[in-house]
Amino acid sequence: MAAPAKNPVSHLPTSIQVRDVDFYYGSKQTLFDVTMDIPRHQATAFIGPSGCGKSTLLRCFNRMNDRVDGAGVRKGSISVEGTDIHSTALDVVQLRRQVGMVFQKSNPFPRSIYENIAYGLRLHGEKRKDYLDHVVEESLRGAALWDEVKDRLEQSAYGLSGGQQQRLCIARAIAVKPQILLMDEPCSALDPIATARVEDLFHQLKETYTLVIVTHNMQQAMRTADFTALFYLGKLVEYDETMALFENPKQKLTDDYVRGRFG
Ligand SMILES: Nc1ncnc2c1ncn2[C@@H]1O[C@H](COP(=O)(O)OP(=O)(O)OP(=O)(O)O)[C@@H](O)[C@H]1O
Repeated sequence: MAAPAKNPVSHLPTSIQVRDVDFYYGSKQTLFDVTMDIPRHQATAFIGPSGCGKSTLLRCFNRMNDRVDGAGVRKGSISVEGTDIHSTALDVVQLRRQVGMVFQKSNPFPRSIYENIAYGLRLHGEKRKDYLDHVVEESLRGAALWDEVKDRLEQSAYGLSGGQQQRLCIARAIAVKPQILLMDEPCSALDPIATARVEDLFHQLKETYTLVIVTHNMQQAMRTADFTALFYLGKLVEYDETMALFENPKQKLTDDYVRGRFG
């Protein structure tokens, strides 16, 4: 495999800096020497075949992988907004506030729509009702859900459609005011209409947040991402502006992948 393309985001401010990262689950190496910068207030997609390490890298960014026994970065470094996330001085709770995450099927809690958002803030010690009301509204507006739910905030979140539940989970993630939002297959459980709503939302969200989106859906990457990174067998194969990667790939592997000649 030829060397990955030159850093395509070197002209932009960086939210996440990944340098020479090797990652292991126990004795199994999953990421190999990954180096990349994730640009601030842009949407970056991670694509690649199942098992290539996209979610693993995503979960490195807020140290979610720490929860897996024996898993970890064994070489290299990752910085988030200029701070090395493995520094002993780092507060992991603070990191996870700074780097929010929405999963493929992020289930709401079995509580009201209001409580789904207020709960996390209360856990962080917030008690002021006026402030909670304000953040609930602001977050639901940010997730383009306010108009649909403002008259039923006290009803169960389980009464919402799948697409609304996914936007509620995005609202919950943004309520704690992160700088970065990680999305792991956020639309794979949604129908085309709900997917379109969430994709529209990405375009608004990136004005405020840095977005990183793991997706199997290449059309989705093309519709939503400014930059796209292709991974294969734990290696970064190619990283470029999305249209350049899809229309003018520099690696044969990328060309094969994006034209469906893989396997
Ligand atoms: N908790 C874990 N323990 C051990 N191995 C794991 C764990 N999670 C993932 N892996 C392995 O690490 C490799 C990369 O998995 P990862 O989920 O990062 O890939 P992916 O590209 O996101 O795949 P998919 O698109 O199927 O979600 C796979 O071989 C997977 O089996």
